[in-house]
Amino acid sequence: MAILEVSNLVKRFGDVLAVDDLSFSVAPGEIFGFLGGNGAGKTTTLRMVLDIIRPTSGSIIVLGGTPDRRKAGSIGFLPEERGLYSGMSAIETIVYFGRLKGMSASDARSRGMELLERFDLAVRAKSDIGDMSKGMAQKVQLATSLVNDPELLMLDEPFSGLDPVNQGLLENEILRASERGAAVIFSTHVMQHAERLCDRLLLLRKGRKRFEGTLEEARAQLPASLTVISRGDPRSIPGVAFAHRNGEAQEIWQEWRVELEPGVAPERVLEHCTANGIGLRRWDERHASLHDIFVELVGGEGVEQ
Ligand SMILES: Nc1ncnc2c1ncn2[C@@H]1O[C@H](COP(=O)(O)OP(=O)(O)OP(=O)(O)O)[C@@H](O)[C@H]1O
Repeated sequence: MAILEVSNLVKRFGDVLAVDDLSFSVAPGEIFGFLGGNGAGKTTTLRMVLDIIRPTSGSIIVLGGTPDRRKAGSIGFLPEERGLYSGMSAIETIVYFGRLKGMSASDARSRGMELLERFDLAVRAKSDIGDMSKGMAQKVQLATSLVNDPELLMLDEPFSGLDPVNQGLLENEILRASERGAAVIFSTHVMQHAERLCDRLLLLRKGRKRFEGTLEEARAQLPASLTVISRGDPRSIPGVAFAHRNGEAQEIWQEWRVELEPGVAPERVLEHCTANGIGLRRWDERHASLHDIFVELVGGEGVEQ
C-alpha cells in the first residue's frame, strides 16, 4: 500500500493556480524526486501533505488517512526555509523536536547523539545553533527530521547550502531511510542528485505534472543520439530520424551524427547494420541526461547543472 497517495489535487491562491490536478503516489522504500522550476508548486504540495495548508480540491491519503498534524510522529520534514532557534544547543533542539513528535526525552537524546555522530557534529552537540555555520545548522535541522525514524521523509531542497561532502552525507541518509522502508520525497533543482538517487521522479511545470516515472522511462522521452563511423549512408536505416556528416565528406569511412526517432532503441539500428552488411568502425551512444529531459519537458528555468 502506498504511503502517500495524491489524487487530482488542486490548490489556488486567488488567481494563482499553484497546483493543477496533480496525482501521484509513493510506496514504502521508494525514493521519489519531486522536480520542477521555481514556482512549480512543489512546496505547496508538500505543505498540503503536512496539513499546513488545505487543498482547494482533490484528495491526499497519507499513512492511511487524510492529512492531520497528529501524524507528525511518523513524518520527517525538512522545510525549504532553514532556521532553528538560536539560544538552544544542537542536541537540545533535536530533543525538542523529538518530544514534539511524541518521543521520550531519553530516546530523542540517544537517537539525536547517534545522528550528530554520523553527521560529524558530535563534538558540537552542546554548541548553540546560533554559533554554527549555515551548513552545520542545516545538518542539525536534518537530524530533527530524522530523529523519529519517520515512515515518510519529505525534504524540500535538502541539498542547497551544503558543500559536496555534506551533500554526499545527505545522499547516504536518504538511501539509509529508504533501506529501512521509509518513503522519501525530495525536491531539488540539481538534476545529478535526482539522477543518482531516485527510483521514480515527477516533473512539475506550473502546477501540472509533465512526467512521472523511472529515470529510464524519462530517458525514453527524448530520442537517443549516436556518433558512428560507417561505410554506408545511415540515413536509409529504419528508425533513424536524421543523420549528418561530421566533418568533410569521405570516400569510404564517414563519421556521422545520427539522431534516432523517439522510442527507437540504438540496439535495433545496430542489428540492422549487422544484418545488412553496413560496416561500422565506431559506435558511441549518447543518452539524454535528466538535465536535458528537464529542459525539454519543463523549460530551462530553475535547473542547475
Ligand atoms: N501563501 C501563498 N499565497 C499566494 N501564493 C502562493 C502562496 N504560496 C505559494 N504561492 C504561489 O504558488 C506557486 C507555487 O509556489 P511553490 O512555493 O509551491 O513553488 P515551488 O515549486 O516550491 O518553487 P521553488 O522551487 O521556487 O521553491 C507560486 O506561484 C507561488 O507564488
